[in-house]
Amino acid sequence: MTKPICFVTGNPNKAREFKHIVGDEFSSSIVHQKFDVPEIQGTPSEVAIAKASAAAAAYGGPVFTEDVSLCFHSLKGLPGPYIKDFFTKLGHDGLNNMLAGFEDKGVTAMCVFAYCPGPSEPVTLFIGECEGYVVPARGNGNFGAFGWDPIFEPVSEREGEGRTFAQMSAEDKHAISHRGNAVRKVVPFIRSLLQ
Ligand SMILES: O=c1[nH]c(=O)c2ncn([C@@H]3O[C@H](COP(=O)(O)OP(=O)(O)OP(=O)(O)O)[C@@H](O)[C@H]3O)c2[nH]1
Ligand SMILES: [Mg+2]
Repeated sequence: MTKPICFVTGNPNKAREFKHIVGDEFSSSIVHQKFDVPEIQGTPSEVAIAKASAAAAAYGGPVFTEDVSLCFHSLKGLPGPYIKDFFTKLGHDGLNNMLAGFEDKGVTAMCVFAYCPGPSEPVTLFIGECEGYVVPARGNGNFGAFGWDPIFEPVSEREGEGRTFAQMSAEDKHAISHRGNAVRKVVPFIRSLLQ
């Protein structure tokens, strides 16, 4: 019997937000599992393809993986896919300080869902983005915010309330976020796989 589709991630916040955006539609057809798969250096797409391939090999069946990049415009897209290490070591203040010498605080949050049907199979990507600015941390994550949410102010908020992701309700974040935009692309594809 073929294995069920597995969303491979070690980050419970990703799985939680996915479920919040999609609802219960796939709760009985997608399983979640954590595998420690290597994350290579490269562009966000190259990193995503390598991670999904490694995850499919480890699981021995169809997988989704999700990779998030935070691309600082003044730094030619860095830290990009390496944001996890930068955030872990530097924190909110350190990420702000990286841009201290630059006027342009613009940043693109990118979410890449990668689907790999099995070991040695080709990978399909679904990419969602959200434009914003790096700002001093605001918001305490009442709504389940995590990571760099407190220092990401979406461009659309500049003319509005000026909230960071961490100051928005989950619904408001997901309506415009990198993850929301990627999930909305991947959902019809998952439906077609399950037919
Ligand atoms: O404020 C945030 N709002 C978000 O919406 C968001 N999504 C991811 N992240 C963080 O960005 C890095 C990506 O690294 P990443 O893609 O390799 O994820 P990960 O290693 O945590 O999980 P996974 O690779 O096992 O799936 C990690 O530090 C994540 O915590 C976010 N931070
Ligand atoms: Mg990771």
